[in-house]
Amino acid sequence: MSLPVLSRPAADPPTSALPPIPQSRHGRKSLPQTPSRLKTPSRPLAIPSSQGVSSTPELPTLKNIQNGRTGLSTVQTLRKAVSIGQFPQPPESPTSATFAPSASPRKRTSEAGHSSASTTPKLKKAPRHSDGSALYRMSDTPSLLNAGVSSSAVPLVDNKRASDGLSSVPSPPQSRSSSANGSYSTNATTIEEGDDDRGRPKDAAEELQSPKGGKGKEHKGNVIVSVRVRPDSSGHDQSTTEGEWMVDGRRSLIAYRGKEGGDYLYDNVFGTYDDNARVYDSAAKRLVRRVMEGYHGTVFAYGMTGTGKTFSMQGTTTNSGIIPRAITDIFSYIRETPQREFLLRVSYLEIYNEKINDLLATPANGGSTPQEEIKLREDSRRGVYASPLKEEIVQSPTQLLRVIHRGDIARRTGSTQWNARSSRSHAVVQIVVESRERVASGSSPESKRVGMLPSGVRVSTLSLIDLAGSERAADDKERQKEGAHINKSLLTLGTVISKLTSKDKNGNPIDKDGKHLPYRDSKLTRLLQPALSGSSLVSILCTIQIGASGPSTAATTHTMETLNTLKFAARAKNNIVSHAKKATEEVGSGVNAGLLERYRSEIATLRSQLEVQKKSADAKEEKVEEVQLEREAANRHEEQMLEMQLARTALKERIEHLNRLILCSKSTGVNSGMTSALGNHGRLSTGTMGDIGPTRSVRSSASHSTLGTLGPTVSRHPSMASMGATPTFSPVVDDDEDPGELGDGMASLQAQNRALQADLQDKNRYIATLEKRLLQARRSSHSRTSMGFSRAMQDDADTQKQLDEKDAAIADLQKTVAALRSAVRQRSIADMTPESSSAEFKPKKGLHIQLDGEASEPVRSVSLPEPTKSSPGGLSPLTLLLPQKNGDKKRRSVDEMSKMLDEMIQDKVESGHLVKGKSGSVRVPPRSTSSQRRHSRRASSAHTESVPPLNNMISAIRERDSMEEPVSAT
Ligand SMILES: Nc1ncnc2c1ncn2[C@@H]1O[C@H](COP(=O)(O)OP(=O)(O)OP(=O)(O)O)[C@@H](O)[C@H]1O
Repeated sequence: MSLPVLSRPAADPPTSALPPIPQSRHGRKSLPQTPSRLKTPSRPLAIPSSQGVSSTPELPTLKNIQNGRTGLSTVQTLRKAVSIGQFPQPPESPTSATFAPSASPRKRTSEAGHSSASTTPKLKKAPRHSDGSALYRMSDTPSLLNAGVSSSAVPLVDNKRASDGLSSVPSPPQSRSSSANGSYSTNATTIEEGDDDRGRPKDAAEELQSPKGGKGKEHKGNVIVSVRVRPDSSGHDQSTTEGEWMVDGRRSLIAYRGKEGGDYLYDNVFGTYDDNARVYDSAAKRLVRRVMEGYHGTVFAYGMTGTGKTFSMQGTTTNSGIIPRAITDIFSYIRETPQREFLLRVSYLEIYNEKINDLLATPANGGSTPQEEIKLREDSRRGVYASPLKEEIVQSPTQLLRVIHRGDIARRTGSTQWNARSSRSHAVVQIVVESRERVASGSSPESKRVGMLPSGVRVSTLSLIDLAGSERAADDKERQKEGAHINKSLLTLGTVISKLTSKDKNGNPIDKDGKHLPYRDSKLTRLLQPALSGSSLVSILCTIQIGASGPSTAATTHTMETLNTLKFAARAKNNIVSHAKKATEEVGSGVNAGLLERYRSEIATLRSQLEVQKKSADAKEEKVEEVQLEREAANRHEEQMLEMQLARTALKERIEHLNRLILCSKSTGVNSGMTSALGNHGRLSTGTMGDIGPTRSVRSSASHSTLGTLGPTVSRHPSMASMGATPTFSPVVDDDEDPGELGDGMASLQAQNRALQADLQDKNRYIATLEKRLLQARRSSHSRTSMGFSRAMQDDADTQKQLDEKDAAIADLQKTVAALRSAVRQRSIADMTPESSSAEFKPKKGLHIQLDGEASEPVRSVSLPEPTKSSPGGLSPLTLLLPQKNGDKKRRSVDEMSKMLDEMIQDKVESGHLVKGKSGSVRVPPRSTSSQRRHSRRASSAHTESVPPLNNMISAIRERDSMEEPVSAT
């Protein structure tokens, strides 16, 4: 089947130049039979604004043409009228007709039996605009794609059209008949002869006016067919060239004045001056918007090789094509639609030699990892789709462009005779748009959750297809093979489109034999099936190049190809009926649900899991925290305990040490010895202790609080111990101390010991407290570093103060210990030289024992009573501290001494000479007045009578010792 051969005047030789188009419609009848060249304006002419917005600047204006600038002949007009009749018949649609049937060139042609002459008069009857032009309307129904605006309203002046906005280019020399029969064998758009016999194709305009065509107003606007004319490679401005071609962008008209020529009306015709922006705005922008609203949309570029399909779809860096502009608009729409949420995924495949390749699955490094075979499947909801196909979710225009660019790189291209970078495959970019209404979300978490609650998910698909170009047989074998596949698939596409008009009783498209359409004959048609069968909005951009150069045969072939493309476009416009509907919103997360829903439900599941995990994590954390706190507290407690323990141990050791020292003076041995002595001699009985003479000042290391005020100090000469010399006891009585205090009521050493112990305990506690505070202060100062330096400094100062106090207290204790130790040593020395010691010991007001190395230190003194006559030997208790020759004896003596001292201190306390502190410490009562002192002295002297003087005690001990051990010195 091929397109009918145009009836041409016999006088018009196929190879001759076309006759000029007549100036007026009236002149058609008298068309000169001699070929003439179309006159075109030498440059683009301004189009009056009243002529419509879609005017192309470079195109000549009606006015200019009316003024006779183009000088179209009636022959040209006739050609146009005849050629319109060559178009495929559209489905009859009463609703789409706005054009008077009588004015239809097709009808004229039909009525005239394809007689060009007979059609001419009828053209006169065409309704006209105020300017006298006839109006062909592609569709006056509201178009989804064109937002209610008629897809194309082209004023058509039968006798003026050729001169209105005429763009004419010369026909290739020796242009021959463009009969389909004469078409190139692999011409994809060639249709079989006979089509026209059964239902001669109508031209696009006529189809739209047909009472039966178009299948209803609401559908015709869903298919947009545009033709783009690419400038010739020389950059020659074809619009200014005279020739057989006329391109009228404003009227969306292309007219060919050559053989089988005619006028071709489309929704858009883009001239050589139209850039990609204009192409996109007119051909795809609205479709893209509709896709975002929930319709399926398909845009594809069809045309001969090298005519600018890829240029239109992809564009260049400076002149972005349909794909990048669509991407920009998709994201603009998302931005402008805050009430919905979207999910975009993109896939990119090519059909190369009838095999589907996933362009996104191709490794970036160009490696040839074998791909799983991709098959086309069909689903009632998804339609026909390729599987398995990699889909990438994209979130930004840049990301989407990058993905597509990756696919572009992977796409097969090759150099051919016609295109240095020819696409060797059909490339299909599919952008799946999932969207869902968002419930207005408030600020509360609850309302936010509600905001995420799903309404239905709508899934729509935008397919952007750059077909491979139809081409003649290439020299290269591989190119030949590719070309054969390309042409075959394009032929199938043309065939399917040409057969779309026939339907069975159920409304399913069938071919002339009642068979279903051969979608399965090629992968391309199978993939395009949903779009072609009407479930999608369709925009077809056909690219042509009308200025062919080269040898005449090539030019002729080129013209034929161009005509075939124009016919394909016309058939597509006429035959494709889209009844695209907005995709329904699917609720639920079943197989049919889009990724958005699946992701949403997954998110919800994960979120609930997260919440559960968070709760358990919180609980765990709390537990851990609790445990940690407990552990910390335990640790702290342990630390404190340990510190306290250590401090206690240290202090206990000190106490013990002190006790030991003190016990030396009241050791069992000493005491027992003394007891025996006292028992033997009866001189150291309690009654006789009062004989201990006047108060001695004993330098002691007792604490300040307990003994600090004790008057007389006992000191030992520093060099004494080292020299081994007999210690010189030089009783020193403090000037401000009453010498008779101890003599009056001396506390027993035991009491003093107890007081000392109590005092030590006090200090122990005090030190523990201080250490504790210090620890706390350190901890808090560490944790409060951020709370202010000054406060920390203050705390530190307090702590420091406390530490200083503690240190002082410790120092006191140390001194006490040292003093006692010295006393012990002193006793040892005294024991070594008892005679001298006793001889030198001259009790005065007080006894001062100079301790080795401690002479210069401030000392505390203990007032001891003066030895009295009643005390045998006049020994002071210190004498008792002197070491014995025999160890046991010494110990005994010390014990006894200690015991005696305790008793003495106790007595002192009882008599009021020493005061017991709350904590058990002993100290000298506050200084009394002289009268009080006198009174006190009297009282104490009275008391001393009942207390055995220390001297007596010591003498008794010594006597005992001498009795027990005669060798020892008395
Ligand atoms: N409208 C135009 N304006 C300027 N240059 C164009 C235009 N159309 C196409 N070209 C140029 O023509 C050449 C071929 O175009 P393109 O590759 O797009 O053709 P094609 O139809 O995709 O060919 P094929 O089918 O072989 O892939 C490119 O160099 C391109 O830049």
